Amino acid sequence: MSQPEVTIIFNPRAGGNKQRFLSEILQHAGVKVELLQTTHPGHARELARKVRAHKRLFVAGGDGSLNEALNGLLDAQIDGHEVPPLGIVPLGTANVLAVEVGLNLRAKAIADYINNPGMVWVRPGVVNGRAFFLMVGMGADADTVDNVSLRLKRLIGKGAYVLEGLRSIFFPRHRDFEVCIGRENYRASGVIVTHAKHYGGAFVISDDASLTSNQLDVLLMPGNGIWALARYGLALTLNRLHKQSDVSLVRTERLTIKSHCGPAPLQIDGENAGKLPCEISLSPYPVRLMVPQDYDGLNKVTDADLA
Ligand SMILES: Nc1ncnc2c1ncn2[C@@H]1O[C@H](COP(=O)(O)OP(=O)(O)OP(=O)(O)O)[C@@H](O)[C@H]1O
Repeated sequence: MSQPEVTIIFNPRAGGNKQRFLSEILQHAGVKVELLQTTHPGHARELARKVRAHKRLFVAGGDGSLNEALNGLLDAQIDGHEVPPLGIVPLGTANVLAVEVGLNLRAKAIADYINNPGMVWVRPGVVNGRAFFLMVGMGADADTVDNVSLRLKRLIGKGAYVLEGLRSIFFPRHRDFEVCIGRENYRASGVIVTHAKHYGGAFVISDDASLTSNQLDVLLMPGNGIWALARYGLALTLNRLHKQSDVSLVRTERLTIKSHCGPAPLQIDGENAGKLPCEISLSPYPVRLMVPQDYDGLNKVTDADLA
């Protein structure tokens, strides 16, 4: 009997358990699938590491599970293995990567994508040894992720981030970061280092960032205090954060950041990821990301790549 060519790593805790939605998608797709269910945090990384290159690997979960699987694929490459392309079955709370690549979130559309994906090469970002697809943040957004209540997230989904975000604005912590890019040094109270055009799924934070670019866009926000943070928050919702006169945008492949205000948290793709200082760069190990056929990115995977 032939082995399934599609492997799905399923996080039953993502988005408050969407097993029924996953079944609906698989019914539409009509494809034979090897389903691997995670049993604990970090499991998606262990599972992804073992999936071999001839398969197509999808992660049925949110951005946290995708991040774990991405790190599993990089572990495998470091061990000298070829890795499968990675795709998204968006079952999470925010599904920021799915929105970034323009994946339609209806079951039938996801099934079509599973059966017939496009592919692009992505060099993931790496921060302190951990890979990421989308972005790293520090300042009010990392404080928000650090403090958001898991229980509230299960209860009201994305709204939990909005509430905690408002708390970070109206009860701001003093933040002072030193960002070193090449020979330049910058000071900022908030920094977003992004490979993605969108923030939180909906909002544009860079016109030129792209998952397939060989550079990261660095947004530097110098203002501290309620009024500056409220202005940045409002500008974000109007897709104008990167256009604020005091916000700088620098493109680079490598940077370091340290804190001058004590231990400050980092967020990676919306998950808490330890504290500063950090070194951020692009990974030398590219991965193939499965995207909708009409995804408008550079670096499409060609037949020559697969030969
Ligand atoms: N079986 C499990 N039990 C408990 N936690 C798990 C299990 N499997 C994975 N996890 C953890 O669940 C966390 C949240 O998963 P994920 O990010 O995929 O969903 P989400 O938070 O709902 O979505 P999003 O990140 O898109 O908002 C991850 O950090 C992962 O480590």
